[in-house]
Amino acid sequence: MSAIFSFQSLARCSQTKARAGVFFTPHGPVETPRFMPVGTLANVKTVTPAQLQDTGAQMILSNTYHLHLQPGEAIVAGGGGLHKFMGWNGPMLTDSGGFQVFSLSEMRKISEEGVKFRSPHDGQIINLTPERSIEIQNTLGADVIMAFDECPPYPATRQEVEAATNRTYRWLERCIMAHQRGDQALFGIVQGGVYLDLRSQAAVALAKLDLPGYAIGGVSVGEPPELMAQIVKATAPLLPPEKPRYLMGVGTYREMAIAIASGIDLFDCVIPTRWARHGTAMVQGDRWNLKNAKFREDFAPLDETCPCYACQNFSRAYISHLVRSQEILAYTLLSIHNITELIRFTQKIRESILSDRFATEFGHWLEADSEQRD
Ligand SMILES: Nc1nc2cc3nc(NCCc4ccc(C(=O)O)cc4)[nH]c3cc2c(=O)[nH]1
Ligand SMILES: [Zn+2]
Repeated sequence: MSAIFSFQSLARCSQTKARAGVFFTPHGPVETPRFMPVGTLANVKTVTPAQLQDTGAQMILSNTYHLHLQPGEAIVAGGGGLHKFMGWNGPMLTDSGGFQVFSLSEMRKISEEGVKFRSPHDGQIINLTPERSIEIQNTLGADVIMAFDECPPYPATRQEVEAATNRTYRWLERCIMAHQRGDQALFGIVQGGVYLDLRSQAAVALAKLDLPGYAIGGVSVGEPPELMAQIVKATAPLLPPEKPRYLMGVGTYREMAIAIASGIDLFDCVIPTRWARHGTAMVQGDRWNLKNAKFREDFAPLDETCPCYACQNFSRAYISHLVRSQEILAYTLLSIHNITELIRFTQKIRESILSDRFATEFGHWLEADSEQRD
């Protein structure tokens, strides 16, 4: 790993594979394990960068697919690059676009070259290849950039998954060749679907490439939670222990606790902000729909232990009123709270690992039938 990126493991849990560390980047450190809020179109929806800072967010994500379509990487670069353009001076990561093409655009055709798809904006045909994805990410300027991969759908046959996993490896080699910027870390992504032998072959092959960080992809795509847990449990320990491990698209309490117990360090998910925009608060392991009549005259804060701006200044009754009235402030307050909640959750887990109390304090999340299902 280049000197400007490094991962320091500070403590290991004595009963699980959980670890607490720090991932150093050119825009500052990330204390792991950590949840990363998603800012797809160069903003975390309804939240200002200053408010985002207050949530305790350290590293955030944006998306190559979306930013290439709108406003285009040239404009982001013209604005000084992603950090300056959006006013976020902390660590940033961009996803590579492959997954988003498949989940968001109608007509798309995959070949060894890359993925051809029709822009949902103006219908023009776009050809996204490993080289093009890296070029766009180099232009956007995030600290961590993701390899261009093929994420097979769930379910998929072993043959389909094997083909996608092998192509993902060949595309990764092309990404490594195309990557220009020494101040950006290129993370590889392990595919393999639900086939544990394909997962371990991919993990071992990627580990040999000595990349600055590794992600587990191809999960959180509709598979049952126990299957995701099984895949992560089998794959994470095969990734180099001295490098950061990132589980893509995962971010509910139970999923993160289970993944951290397998040695995962970083997470991202749209859930806290997506649920906020639907009027749902995440409170101490539970989820509350603020439209529910029971909050109409409940003048307590969402969570009196929460330091966030919403909990320090407003009541459940007030936020419930805003949600019911579809006031935009509702979505900002709930996003601020939900992001703070998940970051605090990973912070509390980190502290428990540092004092070797993780298995005791969070063991209930690791049991198969933990009642508070997300
Ligand atoms: N490059 C790459 N990126 C990925 C992003 C992902 N994001 C997910 N899951 C997202 C889960 C997700 C999506 C939407 C909502 C909602 O709308 O509520 C909730 C959860 N799985 C993912 C897998 C990959 C992958 O293999 N490769
Ligand atoms: Zn709060």
